Amino acid sequence: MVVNLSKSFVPAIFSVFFIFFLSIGIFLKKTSKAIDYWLFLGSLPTVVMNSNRLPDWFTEVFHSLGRGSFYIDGPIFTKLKYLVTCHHQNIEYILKTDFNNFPKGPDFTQIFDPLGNGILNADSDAWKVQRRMAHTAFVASEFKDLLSDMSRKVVGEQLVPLLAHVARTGSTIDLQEVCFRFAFDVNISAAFGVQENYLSTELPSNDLAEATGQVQEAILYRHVMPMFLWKLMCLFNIGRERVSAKALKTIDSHFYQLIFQKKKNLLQGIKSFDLLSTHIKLQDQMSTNISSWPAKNDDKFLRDSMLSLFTAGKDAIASSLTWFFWLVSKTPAAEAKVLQELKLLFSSKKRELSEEASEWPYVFDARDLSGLVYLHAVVCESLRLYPSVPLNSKTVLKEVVLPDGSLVKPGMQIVISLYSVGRMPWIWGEDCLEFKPERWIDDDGKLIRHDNMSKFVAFNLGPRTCLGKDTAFTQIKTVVAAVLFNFQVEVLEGQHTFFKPAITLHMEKGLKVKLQKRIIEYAT
Ligand code: HEM
Repeated sequence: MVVNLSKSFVPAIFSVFFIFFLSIGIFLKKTSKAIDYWLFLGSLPTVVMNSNRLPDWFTEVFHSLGRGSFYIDGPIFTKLKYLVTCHHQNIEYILKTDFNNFPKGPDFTQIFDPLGNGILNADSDAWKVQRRMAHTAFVASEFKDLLSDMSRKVVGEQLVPLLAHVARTGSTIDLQEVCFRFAFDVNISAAFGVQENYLSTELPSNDLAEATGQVQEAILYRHVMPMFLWKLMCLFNIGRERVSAKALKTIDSHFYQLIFQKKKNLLQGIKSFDLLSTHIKLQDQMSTNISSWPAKNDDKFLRDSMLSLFTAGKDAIASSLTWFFWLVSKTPAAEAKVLQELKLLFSSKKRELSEEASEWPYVFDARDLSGLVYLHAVVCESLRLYPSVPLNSKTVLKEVVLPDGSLVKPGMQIVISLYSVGRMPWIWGEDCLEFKPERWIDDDGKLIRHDNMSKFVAFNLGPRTCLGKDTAFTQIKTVVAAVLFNFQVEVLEGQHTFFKPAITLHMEKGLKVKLQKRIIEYAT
């Protein structure tokens, strides 16, 4: 009798539970404003299907909806709720107007914890201290000169000889790999004032470069894995977390050694203006006056600061250069106009140069390039279509309605698609997908400052605007002027420019090119 009862009772309970969950599921599906909402799973299946092409997928969704914001919900009973936006007034509101309501948040900090408490990872007071120090270092004229000199040196002594070798031998090279190596060398030099020679004809291996790549890969996987899982992997020291922990030891040993050496040099009165030197000096001067300032001997603070600055610089530069060369290779008219400007500049410089200094190959100084309008327009246009940092994420502290009417609540995540901003017809016009540097130049031949209108967001906006913007232009212009002036770059046919899953925008399979020496006819 008992057996019979339980036999009919158990299915009944299951049915009740099933109907109960189904009703909740259907209710949530009906009331959710999220796109592609699957019963119980929310938008997760669609996100997973598009996880290797999020910037493009977001752009397609904005296009199909005809508006600049949409919601994504996580599975039922999770708190995962996102607003994805490329609406430029929302972006201005989040990054500028109500900045304090939208920190990076604790999840971001945990995912990026290998970077420590550096500027990329920090919020509130910790971020303010980092920002103040880094800002002082970046605006110093001595640092700007160091950066210009270093960029020219790496281009002249390492990049151009390597490319000349490739041109001479008729071989093929991955230009993305070359750009990575360039960015590594210049940015390690900007941070520590040392020369690494990772970019050279032999394409040597470098354990610091390898280690930073491994740490970044682990950080990327933390984005797509449930937090408890990667934390367990950390605890048991397995998988990518094990590789990352080992790589961090390599980074730390390099960085602490460089900090030790720099302090020794400064004590001996050797002057230098790299980012580390300024941080050490500021740490010494201010630690007694301001309570939140790092202590004089806090080397962990210096390690975290340098790792953030180095990481922020090198990946963004490598990305921007690669997409620049690809876009220009597809737009011969733009290349011709850049060359025209460079020819004029070279002709004017030639009068001051000795016979030997004006021979092929010629490497321009970034200070001379800063006045070239078309060159600046091409670089901006390339960053408009391929911003090196395609997505930016924020959390919400207080409930608020954004300028386009989207409601965001505490704990929600906001994903700002910087990549999509440049691809919206209602922001950049119907020709937004065309590579058209002319849109940056007015009828008088002067540059239009789109960044003042919050339309150009590649360098972020507001208090967390990229601190390396000027140094980025210095590096990019020095490289592209030297490469285009001295070589004809032929991008090999049939390459797929899919994105590689990464925090910055890279090409999945690199950018294979062949090169030829370019001899320019110029007016005397
Ligand atoms: C084309 C090149 C570059 C682009 C497109 C770019 C873009 C950006 C973006 C979008 C952010 C905001 C990131 C966020 O809030 O999570 C940022 C922040 C930052 N960038 Fe750049 N960046 C570039 C090059 C550089 C370089 C060369 C440096 C110098 C080493 C640099 C240093 C920084 C720093 C320190 C921050 C953090 C600012 C803060 O949080 O207060 N960037 N950059």
